[in-house]
Amino acid sequence: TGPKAHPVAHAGTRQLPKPSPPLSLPAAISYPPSPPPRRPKTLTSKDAAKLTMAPGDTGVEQPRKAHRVAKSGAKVRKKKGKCAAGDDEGGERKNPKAFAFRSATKAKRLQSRSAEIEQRRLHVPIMDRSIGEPPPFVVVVQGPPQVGKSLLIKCLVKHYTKQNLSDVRGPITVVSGKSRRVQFLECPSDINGMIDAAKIADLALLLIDGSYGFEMDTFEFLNIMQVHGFPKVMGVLTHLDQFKDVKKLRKTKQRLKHRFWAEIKEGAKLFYLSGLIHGKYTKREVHNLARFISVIKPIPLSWRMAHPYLLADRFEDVTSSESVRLNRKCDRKITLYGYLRGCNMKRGTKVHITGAGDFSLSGVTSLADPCPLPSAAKKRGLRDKEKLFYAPMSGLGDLLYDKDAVYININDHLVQFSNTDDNNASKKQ
Ligand SMILES: Nc1nc2c(ncn2[C@@H]2O[C@H](COP(=O)(O)OP(=O)(O)OP(=O)(O)O)[C@@H](O)[C@H]2O)c(=O)[nH]1
Repeated sequence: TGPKAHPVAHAGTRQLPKPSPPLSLPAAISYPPSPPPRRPKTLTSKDAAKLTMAPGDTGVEQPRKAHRVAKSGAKVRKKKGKCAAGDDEGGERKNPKAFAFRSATKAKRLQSRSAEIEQRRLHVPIMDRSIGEPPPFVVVVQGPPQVGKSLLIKCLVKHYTKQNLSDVRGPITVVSGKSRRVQFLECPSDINGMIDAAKIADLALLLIDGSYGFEMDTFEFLNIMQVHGFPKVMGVLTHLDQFKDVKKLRKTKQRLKHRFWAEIKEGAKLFYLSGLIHGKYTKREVHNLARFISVIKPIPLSWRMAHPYLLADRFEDVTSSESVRLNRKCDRKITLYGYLRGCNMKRGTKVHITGAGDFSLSGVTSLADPCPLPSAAKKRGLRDKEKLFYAPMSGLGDLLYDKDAVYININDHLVQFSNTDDNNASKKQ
């Protein structure tokens, strides 16, 4: 108790009378060992007060010391630490062990992520020159032949629009959210097609046959994208149902994931499509992929921001039939329809049509949006009626906008046809 006792207590302590010395006894008589002499009891402040106040006390009254606030020591340090934690984090995180990293990989990933966020914050903000609604987000689906590109697009379109797509041709625009439209494009398997697709992709879905592994097509496409400005990339593993051994499947998934990370970056997103149900990918897996596509933020690529470009939804040959009749190889006049991206385009500018060459633009006209975003009214989610889509080359979509006309596609079962005379006559017979 001595060293820890309060200083006040010491002020009034009185030494108890010393114990009398033990008697010396003959060596033959053995007694149990006497207990060690008791240390004088330290008195408390209360006792001290009583003692000093006792009448007839002859001892000299000692002046009491003032209370000294401790400025160092373990208790003070502990108190200081508590105060600091309470001020900084609102009293939370008192247990540092509970918030420490347990996995080195996780810690590394977290660190690289925070460094990435910091870098993005430090970038000079890019001026958004677009007016009105932004054009659809281009998702290029790339992969070797027969990997499941068309099937994946069909499943995603079905997820977003509840429409069955019979054939995947040209870009397919769907409204995926209140302020987001997505344009799916199947990347051709030839090198020229890949170069064209890499130029416009905002997101590339790289399909990989899990039962076979990576093919040259994927590496070629990655290299092309490196040159044209790297967009967002996600991997999708298909044909995983061909593994009968679960252990082998798990190992293959791990191996392909690490290979994919080595090519793109650590932690790059890789989806697994585990198999087909009634000839389609499972709803849950398609739903997960669609969620990611809907929320992903495009990377603004400086070259694209400064140059106008257009992905043609459809085209029309407007050359007069007479000139074609006279010369089948005459110069043709083509009208291209699509969303303009990048920056503004002027009449008379030279344009490059991939795979065809350079041409001069005879005119640019602004048309009504064939696949507008749903009304800006405050609603949660999209109603079924508003799930719009536009894919003129695949024969999907209700409206077709021409330069001078709008075509409305109405399903036959929604139309009441008037009876013609022939029909009436046949009914009477
Ligand atoms: N078992 C199995 N079959 C699949 C899977 N994915 C796609 N397929 C089948 O593979 C075949 C090819 O699918 P497509 O979607 O036409 O492939 P694609 O990549 O568009 O083919 P191309 O356009 O010719 O390059 C179809 O018969 C699909 O049913 C899968 O995960 N498992």
